[in-house]
Amino acid sequence: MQDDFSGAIDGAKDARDLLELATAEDSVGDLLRRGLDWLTRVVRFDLATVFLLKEGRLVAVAARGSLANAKVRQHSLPLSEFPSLRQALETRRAKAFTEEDHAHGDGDPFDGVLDLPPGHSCMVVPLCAGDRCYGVLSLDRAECETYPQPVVDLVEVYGQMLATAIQSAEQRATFERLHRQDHEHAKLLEAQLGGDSEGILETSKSPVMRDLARRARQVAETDTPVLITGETGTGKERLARAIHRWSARADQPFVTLNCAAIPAGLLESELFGHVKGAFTGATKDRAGRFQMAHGGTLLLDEVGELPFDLQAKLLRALQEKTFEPVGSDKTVRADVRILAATHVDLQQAIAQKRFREDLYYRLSVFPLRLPPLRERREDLPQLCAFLLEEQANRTGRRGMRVTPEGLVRLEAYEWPGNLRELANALERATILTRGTELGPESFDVPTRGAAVVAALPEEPAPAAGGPKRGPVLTLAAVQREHIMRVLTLTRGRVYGANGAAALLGLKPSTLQSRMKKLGIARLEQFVVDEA
Ligand SMILES: Nc1ncnc2c1ncn2[C@@H]1O[C@H](COP(=O)(O)OP(=O)(O)OP(=O)(O)O)[C@@H](O)[C@H]1O
Repeated sequence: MQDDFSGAIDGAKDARDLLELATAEDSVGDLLRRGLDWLTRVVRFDLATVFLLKEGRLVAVAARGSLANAKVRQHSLPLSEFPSLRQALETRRAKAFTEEDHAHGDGDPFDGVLDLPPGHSCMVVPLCAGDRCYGVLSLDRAECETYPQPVVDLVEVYGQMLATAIQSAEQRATFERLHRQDHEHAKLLEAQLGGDSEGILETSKSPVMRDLARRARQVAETDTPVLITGETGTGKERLARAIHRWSARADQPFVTLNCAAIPAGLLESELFGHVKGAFTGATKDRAGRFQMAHGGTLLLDEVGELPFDLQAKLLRALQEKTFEPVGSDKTVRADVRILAATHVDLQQAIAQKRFREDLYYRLSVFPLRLPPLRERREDLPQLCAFLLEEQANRTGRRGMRVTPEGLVRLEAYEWPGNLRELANALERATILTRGTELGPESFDVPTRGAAVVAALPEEPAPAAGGPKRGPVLTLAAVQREHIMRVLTLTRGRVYGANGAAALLGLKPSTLQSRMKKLGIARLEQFVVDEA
């Protein structure tokens, strides 16, 4: 089609070009420039101007054509004074102005800027997408004619596509800004919390840990999901951070979501984000952790706590790398490497129908089990030095060390809270100690077997001559103290269900021979007066 108003239109090609324009990942500026190039081909004009709405004014942001001069490019006008432009935005319809309109309308928007003849060809196209209007596109020709309706309809479609493209470019810019902010924030927190080093992994004295670190390094290079299991406080999160740092995604965000810490009803939105109005209180669009982790790694901590319903959506996000934010039907794509951590037995959760088997297989392609501290006691000296150093960076209390006697005491404990409990014990000891040496008296941890003792109602005061608090220099001494403590609890009873042997998990004859060896002979010393 070619007439006095339209250019050489090649329907299919123009439509394809328009579609490409609308989906191209350009900045808004590039998009406007390329859009106006396209327009030159399909409609005749002497001036095409894109105005964007800013605080009630239409501000020219791009202009094209023989009349586009510096004045036009700096032009702006108050929307309130141009009812015909307001109407175009309100009705969201493009409008060609007739001579009649010019005679009775609200005046020429370019008055004082251009000298266009009265009754010249003029068209206004609203730039609206979703629930927002971004501005208008105006086309002007010095000729005194009216743009025919088919041309107006074509340019109206262009206006809609341009607005959609402006919208997505704007959303991309917002998303990237949030993404950068979140990245910076995460880095800052990570540095503050000291999690930016892998700690004792590859340098561990425990062969199990060294093997685990080697496998973690290998899998880090891939995008394979990793399931990190281990008791509470064994270092699952720190290992996950190390995997991220060792991966090609190291410069991208590392985002965590603790599935146990967020109320079940909010988890979907936390993971996948939501759009404005998705639920009461959703006053604006909000990106979820998946979007925030785009390009990087997402750690799903305590993944066993994820509600069953949500597990299907997570599975799809893992398989297809796409999902819909809550309240939206638009599919979002995010390139995220997933790490999951749990201290619960997921196989058991599957048997109890609390965890989806298909999700489990997807997450556990590469399982890594962190051993509890009691299975890597050989690391205690190095761990203490490392944790004290990290603590010093936070508190400024430098030069603290655990004495060999202090270490004996720490080695004798079971550490049910693992590395976190050790870190806390060291911090407490540092606060309570005046100098820089942390000896056995600095630690208030019970010795081995305390878990059994703790299960008993209340520990009576030790009998005269019974075990005393103080330095424990050897393993034998630690054993002696602990056996005496249990004997105090059982009032000297060795045999029977509540006897010391049963509590210690030993045969009575074994306990008796050990008592003899350790010089614990007189049982009556443990009998406490009940009165
Ligand atoms: N490899 C390591 N070397 C030194 N310290 C470590 C190491 N791993 C963990 N820690 C320390 O142990 C504590 C617990 O670590 P982390 O939070 O990673 O454990 P977790 O297993 O994720 O805990 P939870 O099960 O409670 O989520 C932190 O103080 C951390 O700094």
